Amino acid sequence: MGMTITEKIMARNSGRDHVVPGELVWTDVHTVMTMDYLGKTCFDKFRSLGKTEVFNKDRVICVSDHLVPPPNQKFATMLNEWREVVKQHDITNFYDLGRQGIAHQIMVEQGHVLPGTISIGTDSHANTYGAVGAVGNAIGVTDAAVAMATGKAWFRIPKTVKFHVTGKWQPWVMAKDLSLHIMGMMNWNGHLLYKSIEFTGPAIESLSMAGRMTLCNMTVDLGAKNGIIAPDAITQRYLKDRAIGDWDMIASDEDAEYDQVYTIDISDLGPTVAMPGKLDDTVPVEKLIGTKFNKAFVGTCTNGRLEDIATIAKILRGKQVHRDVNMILVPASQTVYLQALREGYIETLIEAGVAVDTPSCAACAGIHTGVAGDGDIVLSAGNRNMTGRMGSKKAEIYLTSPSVVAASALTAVVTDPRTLSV
Ligand SMILES: CC(C)[C@H](C(=O)O)[C@@H](O)C(=O)O
Ligand code: SF4
Repeated sequence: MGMTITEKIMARNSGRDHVVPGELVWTDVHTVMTMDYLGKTCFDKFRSLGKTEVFNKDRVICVSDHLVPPPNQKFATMLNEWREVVKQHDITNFYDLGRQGIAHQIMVEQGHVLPGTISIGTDSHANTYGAVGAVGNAIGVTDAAVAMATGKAWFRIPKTVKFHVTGKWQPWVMAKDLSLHIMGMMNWNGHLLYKSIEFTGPAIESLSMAGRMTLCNMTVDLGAKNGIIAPDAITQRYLKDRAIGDWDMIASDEDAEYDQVYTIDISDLGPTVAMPGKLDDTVPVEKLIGTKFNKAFVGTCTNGRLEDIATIAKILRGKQVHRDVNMILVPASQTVYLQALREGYIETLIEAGVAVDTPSCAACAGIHTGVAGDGDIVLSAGNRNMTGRMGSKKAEIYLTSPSVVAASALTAVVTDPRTLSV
């Protein structure tokens, strides 16, 4: 019996010829990521193992993202402690304020994730790394500390569920819409818990790396262990000048065994929105046309990439954000920010009345800049919409794609980008 791509990666990194779902393996990890919010605790755990030196100073990646620049004294002090501990361990790749970005963006864009390998991080959206054909997984600080000491982590081999996606993307429809569509389709039935999700098919192959990252990123919100897309020519082109290390092209065997296969034709998929409070309560944008909101947010590890910024700039070019809307863009990293600046997107957006904030997680988890207050109705291109997620429990969050956020920002009511004359 053949293996799926995730099984193959877990087998080859644990010195095995073959693995089957349910088995426990002790695998090599290529990189371990930790970030400002949990990193100090992670290093404390590491020290409590009696260790002083990490397994490889180049492959423990430290990123400041949730707390930078510090909005209050508490975060400033946390950052000072974090910087101190990173310095003590002489970590080569420390992306601190000035070189910062959201950890998952940094991991992929700076080449710390390679096809066929395993990278783990102390943040739930480490699933993002599957976009380049790696197994990306979120782990707790204790497992991260062990991995920092040994270069290894344990896994129970997950069963794989395949989403085979065909058809042609409609204008303005983005990978985010497919993510939200799958959320609604699976309706939190628990079936994807601890599964590996593999995306295949022509509609996936036509996605840029940004779209692939969005799709794999949100598999954690489906309850999956990881999300993955086999590397192809697009992956190779993306990694060519950034990958740190060699990699192999790897794919599922023809006779791999899947727990379930779902086929989706995206030709009919339109812009999609998740209703406040529940990720799987998703509706086509048509159902919400005219719904009022007052805050618009584009950013996060899900939708803060250059392609996302290009999309909203295209929609807002030469126009004005409605006076009843506050719109914030937070690029996912300094690199993305600089590229967007050079492309002229930032200028376009500022002229349109968008506030551009320095890269960070921003208001996504309700702890940094741009949080929601009582009565706010937020149209967000982020990834989570539970009550209180962006701040006040009396705020509501609709989740959607950057193109819906931008189109709607022009009118202050939910708007279908396909109806724009751009
Ligand atoms: C702070 C961190 C542990 C958390 C996570 O892992 O998800 C955050 O990134 C989030 O999105 O809520
Ligand atoms: S952008 Fe949001 S979801 Fe992503 S890591 Fe930061 S807080 Fe978590």
